[in-house]
Order: sequence, then structure tokens, then C-alpha cells
Amino acid sequence: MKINQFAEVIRGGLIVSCQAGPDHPLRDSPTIARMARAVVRGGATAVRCGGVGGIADVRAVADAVPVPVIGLTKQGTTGVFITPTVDDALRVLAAGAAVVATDGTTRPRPDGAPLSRTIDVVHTAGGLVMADVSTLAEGVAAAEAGADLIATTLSGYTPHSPASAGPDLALVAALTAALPSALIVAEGRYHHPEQVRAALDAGATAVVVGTAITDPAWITSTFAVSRGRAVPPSAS
Ligand SMILES: CC(=O)N[C@H](C=O)[C@@H](O)[C@H](O)[C@H](O)COP(=O)(O)O
Repeated sequence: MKINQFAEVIRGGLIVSCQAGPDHPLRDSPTIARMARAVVRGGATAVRCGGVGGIADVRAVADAVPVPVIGLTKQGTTGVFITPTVDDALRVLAAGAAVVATDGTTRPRPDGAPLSRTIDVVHTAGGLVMADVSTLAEGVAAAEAGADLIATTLSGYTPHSPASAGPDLALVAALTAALPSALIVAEGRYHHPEQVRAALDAGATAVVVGTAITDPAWITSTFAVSRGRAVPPSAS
């Protein structure tokens, strides 16, 4: 898929991240695929998936939905953990993803290759790259390295980005101002429709929502909080 075609599919819309962590009751690929079909029925323009479910999830979802798939793998939870190597990126692509989501920070990658190497290899193989960043400087560097989309996914998940309970709308605004012709995707802790609208108003091309749509455990806990129960962290 060409980047212009993908941009038209996602522009102004909602992408849903369908993932479930290792101990989550929804943790199996056929379940994730049915979840993906449900979110497409609800209007998702694309599905982001993989994570700890890895290649099996990407393949199951790509086979199940008519919309483009943004695929990723996860190796651990610290350092560079989202599709960390060139080989991981190629496996995600081979499983049916149109777009490979990968860590877009400037931290050293486990295979020693720079981000630009993953981008070049994915492009040569006919795919697109979404760079998951945590700061403005990382987004600018990822765009210079050739990433097709810059996503705010990792804001709050690196030691050098601000921790927050809500989405990083300031980073969306900063990225769209610094990179006016780039495709900026807002992602991370979007829990309410008005936050999605705010990100689009701030210039985001599209918004990714995961936990607030696809994790019934987390959703349930937000209702149960009125009975004095703490909201547990997302398990995805
Ligand atoms: C930091 C990290 O590992 N983010 C992951 C990236 O794929 C997922 O665990 C998130 O669910 C996804 O980014 C969507 O965000 P939220 O679930 O907050 O709507």
C-alpha cells in the first residue's frame, strides 16, 4: 500500500489497537481477531495489533479484517521493545501488516541497526513504517530517517518523557507544528471521545485508542471505581 492511499484511509478517523497482555483472559489470537472484526464494525479505519501476541496476532487480524493492519511485536517492557529489530519488522510485514510500528526513539536498538535501516528494509519490502516516539526531538529524527508516520505512543513510557494519566496532546501539537507535512498519529491513554477530538483539532492525522475500547477488565474497573476500587493498569 502506498503512503498516500494509507493516509486517505486513516485521515480524521479512529484506529483501534487490539492487544492483550500475557496474562489477560482475552489472550489468544482468534479472540484478538474477533475483537478486530468488532472494532471495524464500529468504524475503525485500521487496526493496530501484535504486541505480546506477536506474529500470530498480526496474521489472525490481517486475515479477519478488510482494513489495513498496523503490526508490531513486543520484546519485554523496557528499553527498545516495540518491533526492536530489522528481522522483527520483516516478520510483521510477512504476516500481513501494511504498516510496521516500531520504536522510533533514538535509543540503541538490540540488533545494533539504526532506525533508518528498519525503515529502508521495510520500504524495500513494500511496507510502511510508523515510528513510535516519546518526544518532539525523536519525532523529528524519525521523520528525517524516513518514517511514514510519527506516533506519540511512547510518551510517558520512556524515562525522558513526561508521565501523565492522560494523553500527551502537547506532543501532538508540537509534532504537527514542527512537521507540518508529516502524518502525525496520536496514541497513548486516549480514554474519552473528547480527547480524540482534541487530538484531531491539534492536527493529528488520526488517533489510536486501545485499552479504553478493547480491554474489558480496564473498562470494568473504571465503572467499579465508584465502589472504592482502584483502577488497575492496562494489561495490554
Ligand atoms: C507503550 C506501549 O507499549 N503501547 C502499546 C503499543 O502498541 C500498547 O500497549 C497500547 O495499548 C497502545 O499504544 C494504545 O494505547 P492505549 O492502550 O493507552 O490506548
